[in-house]
Amino acid sequence: MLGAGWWARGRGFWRLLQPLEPRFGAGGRSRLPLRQHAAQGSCRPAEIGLQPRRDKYGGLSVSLSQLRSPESLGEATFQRWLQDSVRQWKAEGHIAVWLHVPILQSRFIAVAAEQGFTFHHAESHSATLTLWLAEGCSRLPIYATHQLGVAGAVLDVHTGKVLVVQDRNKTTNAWKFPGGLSEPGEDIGNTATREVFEETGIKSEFKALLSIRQQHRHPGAFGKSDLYIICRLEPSSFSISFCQQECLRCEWMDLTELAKTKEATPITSNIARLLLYGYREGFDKIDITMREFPAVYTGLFYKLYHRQLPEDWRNTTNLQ
Ligand SMILES: NC(=O)C1=CN([C@@H]2O[C@H](COP(=O)(O)OP(=O)(O)OC[C@H]3O[C@@H](n4cnc5c(N)ncnc54)[C@H](O)[C@@H]3O)[C@@H](O)[C@H]2O)C=CC1
Ligand SMILES: [Mg+2]
Repeated sequence: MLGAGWWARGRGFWRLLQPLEPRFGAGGRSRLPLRQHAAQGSCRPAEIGLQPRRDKYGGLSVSLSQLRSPESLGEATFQRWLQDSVRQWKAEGHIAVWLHVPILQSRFIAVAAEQGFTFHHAESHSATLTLWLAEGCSRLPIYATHQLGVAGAVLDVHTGKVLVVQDRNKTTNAWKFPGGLSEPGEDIGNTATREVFEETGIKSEFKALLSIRQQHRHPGAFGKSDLYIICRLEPSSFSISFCQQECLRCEWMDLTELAKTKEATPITSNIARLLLYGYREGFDKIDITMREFPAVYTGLFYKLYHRQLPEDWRNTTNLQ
């Protein structure tokens, strides 16, 4: 159960998400932002209908999606507003500005860039720019650094055969486990079973993680880092109907043969040997299992992956 301290912190956090009032409200006389008496020596920004929000780190967030009729706001007016506002925010001690720009208002990006803003990230319909206002180098966190790929090693324990594919759009044809890129908000095990089904038509159940590969400067990840996770899956259907667009071949291959063949990608050979060891000696020797727990964020859950603890782990660690 969460204590009172958490509640107080939670309320504080909620407060920070509200539009700025006292700080931007001329000592309480006005509820409108950007009407605060300007710091000495700086002129007051004109009102253009944007409500900056303060975050818990002392930064400000401004979203141009708040503009009621963006088409009637000229670049020159926006330029003056931004310049005056930045001067005021700096004088007030704010550490940074986050500027969210819908794609259709992209003409304001160049205006912001002229004042020192740089891209932080972009999604399909908006870009986020930042400007560091405090002393020294920016301490703002950078955006995503990795892409996540997940493959499924689907092993039929009754026959000792494992499901393998050859990708269609590759220069060399090598056997690999079916898999692909994780979708936003998707659990690792779900990516594995979804990709296996999409590429091969085989239904399967997630059992455990087997390995994680981290590869920097990955050409397939636009030069970013790539995390490639291979899961152990158990099949619940056996008749292959593979995706002709993505795969050239697909078959159930003897696991021992996959571990030996030179016609597999190096990581596939490595994992085939690991899987063969687990098949013979017990999967508990190789599995990284998953447990689900409630997160500190209300209503959310997270998945924790770790080696399985023995039944008597509480006794051996004196944690009753
Ligand atoms: N050594 C191995 O066994 C291999 C491991 N991987 C890993 O698998 C993960 C990605 O799996 P994939 O099967 O590649 O993903 P995926 O199954 O999600 O397929 C990606 C699709 O996007 C298409 N595609 C990629 N770049 C494209 C472009 N520039 N223009 C048009 N279409 C494009 C591909 O043809 C493919 O159909 C990564 O983590 C990667 O590191 C990928 C290939 C081999
Ligand atoms: Mg794939």
